[in-house]
Amino acid sequence: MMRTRPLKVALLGCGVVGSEVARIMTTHADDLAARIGAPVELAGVAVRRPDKVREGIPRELITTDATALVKRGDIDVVVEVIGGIEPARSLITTAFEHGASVVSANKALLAQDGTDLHAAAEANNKDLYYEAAVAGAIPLIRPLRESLAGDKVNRVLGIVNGTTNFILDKMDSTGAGYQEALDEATALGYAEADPTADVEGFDAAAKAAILAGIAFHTRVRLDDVYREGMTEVTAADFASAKEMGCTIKLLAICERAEDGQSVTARVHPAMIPLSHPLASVRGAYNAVFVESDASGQLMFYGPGAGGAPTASAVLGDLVAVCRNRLSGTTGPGESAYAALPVSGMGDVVTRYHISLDVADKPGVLAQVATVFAEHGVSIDTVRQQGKDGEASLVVVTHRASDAALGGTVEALRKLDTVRGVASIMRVEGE
Ligand SMILES: NC(=O)c1ccc[n+]([C@@H]2O[C@H](COP(=O)([O-])OP(=O)(O)OC[C@H]3O[C@@H](n4cnc5c(N)ncnc54)[C@H](O)[C@@H]3O)[C@@H](O)[C@H]2O)c1
Ligand SMILES: N[C@@H](CCO)C(=O)O
Ligand code: NA
Repeated sequence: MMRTRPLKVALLGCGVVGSEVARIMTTHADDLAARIGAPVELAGVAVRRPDKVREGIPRELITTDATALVKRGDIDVVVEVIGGIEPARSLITTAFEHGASVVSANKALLAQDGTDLHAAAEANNKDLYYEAAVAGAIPLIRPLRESLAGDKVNRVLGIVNGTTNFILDKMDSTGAGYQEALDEATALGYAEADPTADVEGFDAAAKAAILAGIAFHTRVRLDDVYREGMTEVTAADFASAKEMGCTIKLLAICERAEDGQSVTARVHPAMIPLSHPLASVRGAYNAVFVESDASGQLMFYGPGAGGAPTASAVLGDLVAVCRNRLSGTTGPGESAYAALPVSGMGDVVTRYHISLDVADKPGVLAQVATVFAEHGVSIDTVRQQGKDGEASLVVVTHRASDAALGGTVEALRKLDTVRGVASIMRVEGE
């Protein structure tokens, strides 16, 4: 039966995502009411620039005082789409204290303070939902938290940043320059307010921390995630990748160690074979593989960024939280009972593509091969191209630990015949 008293929603932030949330709440009002069992009403919209014309949002709902809005006491759900740490964190905590549940898209905040925010939600018997925080529209948080709650997840691997996938795709397929591609991603609403978060891998690392935490029932914070961005990826790297039948993607990889006693989480560019499904993820699309004991391999694919796709995930959470409110319950909170240690990058085992500039003279290849052997790193293939007494040597290794590879590269740099290490890239997905 439909309740006539509406559930009241406060929207914090009306930018790329917030404006789409407001639009869908208005245009789909009847369907939302029918699905929830009560109407949902936009009761206030906190913005920074009150004079901006915002189509479809009555002027009287606009305020610049977000704190007063979340303290009103009659708000059922606060939707936080401001981004950043403060004031978002204080506003969310205040919302719980004043009786509201919260839906957020803020991965930076959740990766840093998720545990405290979950504790605040629980202390006040409220919900904290954030499907939009990871991989935009793609349902990923809820499948991991609910659908796979009976399975044991061993690995989560994928592309979780739309902006960088858009840039890498453009660089690879059209030869576009880095800045030109970034400007386009920003104009399309994919990039963070400060796109450094995207291109330096912080955004993907925050998502990796959230995914690893949920997948492994362990607290994983942003600082636990190894991170390399994609700003150093060059046209030459794409050419090398092509020669190997690969392309380059910025990947997030969360893994349980083989003995099951620890986990790792990392973000870095990597070569992947063109035959791998992740190679054909184009534009701002995201795709994530989840490998579990009983389910085997699952793939989640879809738009990972942009106003409307992200708003879809926010609205899904809004409906779930409103239903919980009507039935006087809350959804699942943080699950960190496994408390596994999070290991550093040195323990990660993978393959490597190393490009060296060396002197083109007798014995150099043997010298280089000896260094690899001394560090226990087994070579899969070597390719050499010589020119005017100099040569470029490309070595692809079998699986080795990051620590062993690091030692190898350090020793290679000390060889007189090695002029420089042009690039080191991990090879994944084989
Ligand atoms: N854009 C995307 O594709 C996308 C996808 C997933 C998640 N997100 C997340 O959603 C959130 C919002 O992203 P966005 O792309 O809409 O950013 P945005 O910069 O377009 O919008 C944020 C809005 O919040 C406003 N704001 C800032 N401080 C405020 C304050 N104190 N009170 C009221 N308003 C304030 C800003 O003026 C801005 O209009 C971020 O956490 C982001 O990481 C974005
Ligand atoms: N800036 C983010 C938004 C989606 O989380 C991205 O490009 O993926
Ligand atoms: Na999502």
